[in-house]
This record gives sequence, C-alpha cells and structure tokens, in this order.
Amino acid sequence: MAKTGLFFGSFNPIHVGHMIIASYMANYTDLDEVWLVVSPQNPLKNKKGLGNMYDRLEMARLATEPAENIKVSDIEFTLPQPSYTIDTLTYLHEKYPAKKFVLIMGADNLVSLKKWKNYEVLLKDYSIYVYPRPECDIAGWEGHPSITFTETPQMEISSTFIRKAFKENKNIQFLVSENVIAFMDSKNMYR
Ligand SMILES: Nc1ncnc2c1ncn2[C@@H]1O[C@H](COP(=O)(O)OP(=O)(O)OP(=O)(O)O)[C@@H](O)[C@H]1O
Ligand SMILES: O=C(O)c1ccc[n+]([C@@H]2O[C@H](COP(=O)([O-])O)[C@@H](O)[C@H]2O)c1
Repeated sequence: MAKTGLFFGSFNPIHVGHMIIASYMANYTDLDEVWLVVSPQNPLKNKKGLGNMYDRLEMARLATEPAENIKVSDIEFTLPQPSYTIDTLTYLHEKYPAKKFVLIMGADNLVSLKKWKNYEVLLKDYSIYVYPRPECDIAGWEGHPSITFTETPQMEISSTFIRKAFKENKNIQFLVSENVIAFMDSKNMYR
C-alpha cells in the first residue's frame, strides 16, 4: 500500500524551509510520496495578508515541479472552511482507499495538537511524522505509538519573513524558487 505523507500549510508563499521538509520526508523516510496540501485558511490563524489560494497552489506547484515524489493538493478548496485536518483526512481516506496517509507536522504543531479538532481520533487512526522545531518541548509525547520523530534538517525561515523582505525589495533568491519569485512579480503579490 502506497504511503503518502501529507504536509499541510498556507504556503503564503512556499519557501526553502517547506521544501527541505517535503524533500526529506519524501526521500529519507519510508514514505513513497509527499503531498503539499494547500489550506485555504488555517483554523488558528488570521486571514489578513493571506494570498489568493489559487496563487498559493500555483506557487507550491512551481516550486516542487522538479520533484517526482512531491505533489500539491487542492483538496481543501472544496471542503468547508476553515479546514480541520481530521475532516480532510477522513475525506482523503474515503477517496483514496488504496493509500495509507501519514500526517507530517512540526514539533511546534505537536505542542498545540491538543487544541486541534478531534485530536484523539487523529492520533488513534493516523501516524504522524514530526520534524524538529527550535525550542519546542515535546515532553510527554516520547514513545507515543502513533508518533515518529524524524531528524529533518532545520532552516529557520518563515513566509512572514519572505513577504516582508519581498515588499522591501530585498534579495530572496536562495529562499524562494526562481520561478516562484517570477510568479510573485508577475502577479504583483505582497507589495
Ligand atoms: N522554516 C521552517 N521550518 C520548518 N517548518 C516550517 C518552516 N516554516 C514553516 N514551517 C511549517 O510548515 C507548515 C506550513 O507553514 P505555513 O505555510 O503556515 O508557513 P509559515 O512560514 O509558518 O507561514 P507564516 O509566516 O505566514 O505564518 C507549518 O506547520 C509550519 O509550522
Ligand atoms: O484541524 C485543526 O484543528 C487544525 C488546527 C490548526 C492547524 N491545522 C493544520 O495545520 C497546518 C499548519 O498549521 P500552522 O499553524 O503551523 O501553519 C494548517 O495548515 C492546518 O491544516 C489544523
């Protein structure tokens, strides 16, 4: 059964930090592929400054185009908003019965997982691959049967940083793919 890792995010825009994680999970774990699931709106985040979801999807597609085992998904675009991960997983499970879905998340998300909708069901029914984030205390989660801690390399960068830098006309050449920068320019995004 194909094992597919799901990496959820706003990707506003996608940056090298996201790409390192997707690439590590797709090539250095037992996952066969990774899907970047573009969230129309994160249930715990403010909508202000959020780029159009189709533009965010296109940027994620452009950035991952060269990687055969990384794909992008717009599955949450048609589901009720804000998108709760458990609802998306349930939907995907029904739509793709031949795939085994694994949730990918940062240690920062693990710390707040108990605030997520139906997190007990999520932990009971799905495996979660966790990548490290600085200063995140994962105490209490060690040895949990559904959780695998990975040694994903870390790159401290955020989309917020990228949007600000781009607005100020600073160089983001090695932080965002060239074709994504061209797309942001052509659409006059984040200015
Ligand atoms: N540099 C990074 N290293 C590891 N994980 C990251 C990094 N940046 C973001 N993530 C994680 O990737 C997922 C998707 O991120 P998201 O699209 O919300 O980006 P972000 O860079 O945190 O955005 P923003 O700055 O707009 O809040 C989240 O779980 C987030 O914690
Ligand atoms: O399901 C939930 O209750 C829930 C609560 C917060 C976040 N999420 C998911 O986690 C993803 C990453 O969140 P964040 O805050 O680290 O960007 C986000 O895109 C959502 O899909 C999900």
